[in-house]
Amino acid sequence: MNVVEEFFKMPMEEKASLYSEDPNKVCRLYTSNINYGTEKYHFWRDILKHHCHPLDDCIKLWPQKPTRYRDVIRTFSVEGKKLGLTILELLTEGLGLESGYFIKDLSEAMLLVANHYPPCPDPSLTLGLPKHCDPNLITILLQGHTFGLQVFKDGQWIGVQPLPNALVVNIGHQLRIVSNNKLKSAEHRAVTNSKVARTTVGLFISSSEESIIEPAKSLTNAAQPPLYRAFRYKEFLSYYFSMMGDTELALQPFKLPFNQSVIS
Ligand SMILES: O=C(O)CCC(=O)C(=O)O
Ligand SMILES: [Fe+2]
Repeated sequence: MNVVEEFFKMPMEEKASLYSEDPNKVCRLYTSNINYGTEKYHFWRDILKHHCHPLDDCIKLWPQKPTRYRDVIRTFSVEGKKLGLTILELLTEGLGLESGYFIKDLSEAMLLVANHYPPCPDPSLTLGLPKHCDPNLITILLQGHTFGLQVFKDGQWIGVQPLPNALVVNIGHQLRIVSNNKLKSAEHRAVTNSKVARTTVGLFISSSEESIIEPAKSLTNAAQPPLYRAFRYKEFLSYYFSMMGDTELALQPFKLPFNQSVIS
């Protein structure tokens, strides 16, 4: 975490070469206020985002400063992936799927997203991140030591207490779909504060964009029909980003009408 805080603290000139508004760049730094003039709520977040797979190719494009960034984040991403796969294997067992179901194709890719929320003079006018569910399988989040993450449960926003050295694990839409709604993706958001900057780092484990996502066959039958059609993950991602913040709308085109799911 320290190395990511150090990254955001570096003077602008040191980071400028990474700045890009092209979402297809493998490693980029950008900010949330690109649509400042038109957006309904203002967001208060700088983002460093980069792929972690395949590691040997991606790492060459990661930040070169702070000088230990690549070493520290390589270890973090390798260990984070191992933890993610262990959790997925436990979920596999809990769901009654065959061992290794999520290992390989469905969890092949990983993205690192570092969020930096500077102190905000009036937090009542901004959000760090809007309400959303993560689109991927699971997310391992290091939320640091400052309050800001909230989860929507029983009709209200609940603060997730930052615990020293603890990681937050979020179920994303991909896991909801593959488990045919047995596991629910968690709705969450980040709020700002006026006193201190907050930095968080998430590892987003997902399938590759070309992979086909669908409810696991062994979890569906005539009594429990598939609730979603099969689709390529990249098709879902482009729709998801256009619907950011609306969980049910983001899933809508991928849901099967009840009758159709019984027949198929
Ligand atoms: O910064 C946080 O606490 C939440 C980050 C998050 O939800 C995300 O990057 O998807
Ligand atoms: Fe998230």
